[in-house]
Amino acid sequence: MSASTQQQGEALLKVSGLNAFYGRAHILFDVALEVGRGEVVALMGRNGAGKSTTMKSIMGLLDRAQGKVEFRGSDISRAKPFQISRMGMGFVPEDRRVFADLSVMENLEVGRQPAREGAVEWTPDKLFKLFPNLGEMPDRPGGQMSGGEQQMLTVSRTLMGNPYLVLLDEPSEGVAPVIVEQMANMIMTLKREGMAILLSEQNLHFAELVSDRAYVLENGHIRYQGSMAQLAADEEVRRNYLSV
Ligand SMILES: Nc1ncnc2c1ncn2[C@@H]1O[C@H](COP(=O)(O)OP(=O)(O)OP(=O)(O)O)[C@@H](O)[C@H]1O
Repeated sequence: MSASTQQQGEALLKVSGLNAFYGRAHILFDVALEVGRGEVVALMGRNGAGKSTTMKSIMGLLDRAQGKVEFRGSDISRAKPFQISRMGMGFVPEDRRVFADLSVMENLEVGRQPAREGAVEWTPDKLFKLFPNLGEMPDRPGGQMSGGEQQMLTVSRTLMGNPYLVLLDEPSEGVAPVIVEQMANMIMTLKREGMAILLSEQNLHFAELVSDRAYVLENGHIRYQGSMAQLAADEEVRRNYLSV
């Protein structure tokens, strides 16, 4: 357990011995990771390293996964995705699917869940302060928005569920630099509000800006874990397992 997690008591999310498979292909090998309350943790690694598979396994979306996933002290290894979502874990997948025929407001309503004790409570107004672009187009159908705007809407819809923890799969990928900047600001704001985030990321600079700690995956194995500052200074790990 890291020092920062110890300070904050029991981990919010604790994954151990996670193995995952697509058909007969063994993709994750004994992955173990933790996210403490209020922590932003980066899950890093090159394309195909297993970042998305780790997130999908945590969310109960993989047909074949073994290992233990604990969330807020409960074993959720066998829970269904909708149950995990209702326990207060939000997931923003890489493909950022918005409901194309629904307006921004309607998309947000789809994500609404009751307020949770100890979790930040989100409203459309509060989200529009975080993402002013969305506030300018409440009636715009999701299908008529740019990729970056859709990304913001997907994150916002997930926050409408008032989660304790959000899994964010590559929020900076394939969006314009101005959106990347807004994503970084958004993550820092969420952190200030006390939310915990597990962030999948290939971009070291982005991860460095927003994360406390990092895990680096290669071919489904955790090859590094430590503080973000240590990772940024570790040229060997960066050269071997990241593209920088
Ligand atoms: N639905 C699938 N069926 C079979 N193999 C898959 C499937 N999805 C992913 N894989 C394989 O699993 C491995 C891990 O993929 P994963 O998407 O988790 O990586 P990643 O680190 O998230 O990469 P990326 O940044 O490209 O999304 C890769 O070898 C990939 O080809």
